[in-house]
Amino acid sequence: MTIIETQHLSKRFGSFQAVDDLSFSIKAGDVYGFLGQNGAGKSTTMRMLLGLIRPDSGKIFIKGSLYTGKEAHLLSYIGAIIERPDMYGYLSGWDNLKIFARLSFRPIPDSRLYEILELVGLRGREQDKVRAYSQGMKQRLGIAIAMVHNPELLILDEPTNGLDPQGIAEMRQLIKTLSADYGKTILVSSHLLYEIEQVATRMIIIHKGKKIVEGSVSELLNPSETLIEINWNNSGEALQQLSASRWSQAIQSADTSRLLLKMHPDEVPQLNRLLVSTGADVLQIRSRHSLEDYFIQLTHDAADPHRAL
Ligand SMILES: Nc1ncnc2c1ncn2[C@@H]1O[C@H](COP(=O)(O)OP(=O)(O)OP(=O)(O)O)[C@@H](O)[C@H]1O
Repeated sequence: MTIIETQHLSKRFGSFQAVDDLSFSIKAGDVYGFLGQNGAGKSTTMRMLLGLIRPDSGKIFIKGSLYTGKEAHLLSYIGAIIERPDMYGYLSGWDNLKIFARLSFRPIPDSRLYEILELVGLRGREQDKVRAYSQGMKQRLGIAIAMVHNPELLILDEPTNGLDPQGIAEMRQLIKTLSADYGKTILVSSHLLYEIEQVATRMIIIHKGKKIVEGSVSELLNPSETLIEINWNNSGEALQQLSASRWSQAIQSADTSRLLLKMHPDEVPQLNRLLVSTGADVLQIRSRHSLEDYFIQLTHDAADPHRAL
């Protein structure tokens, strides 16, 4: 079942096109990664899904019903944290949660709030003032607040931004738990491919408001599309032998100091044995996915306005 679908969504701020003809759909059970560099249009899209800003054109469907920004009942399917979650620092985590529970569409028993605190790892810390919370704790309280009305879909805008490594690991784990154990559908944004790669089942890359690619993470990050970069010293003999081997088709570029191949990473040990047997000195072998390369290229091109995309 499709939870959210957008059709040709567009939004302009003055003459600036922030979101451009964006169509995608999020199905129940997806952890849907929204990847794009800063300014790509991720937050703007999320804000439109939540009725916080109006699209200039295009349609949004929530569970099959057209959402124009007025159908408040459709928003009860969604919980969200967009940018920094709003909360009262001088109140405790518990009091914050109670305030949002009261604003909810239905009465929420305290037992449910304790359950949510347990889930986000804040049980026992709920009486502390929020201003004494770490950034990671604040983010997790934000998720607790987004969860009070038991939504089917959670929208999390860059939830790992500003967190330390431990906070990032905890947030990733929480997203996985919410999906696997609580059946939540999740839309999560990031500007880092490896963040999305670790939690998402499907993903979309957007750039300058437009969709670049979309698909299942396992298909998009297919291992046979891995780029293997080898730094080596080779006299010419090794390259000749490599060109005559079964890896000849995999070679993307080669010179006396650097070799780039597109191949499955499982084959690297065999390739390395061949290179060593030809007398080449292998100094370093690194792998990265071609999608990562592509994404870095997009970011790089955008950083340099004189380069055309
Ligand atoms: N209310 C607004 N008025 C004018 N421009 C805006 C407004 N909101 C967003 N923008 C611009 O639209 C572009 C897209 O912003 P958006 O916040 O959607 O990007 P993002 O992909 O979420 O990136 P970030 O991670 O930096 O928030 C940015 O260039 C931003 O400056």
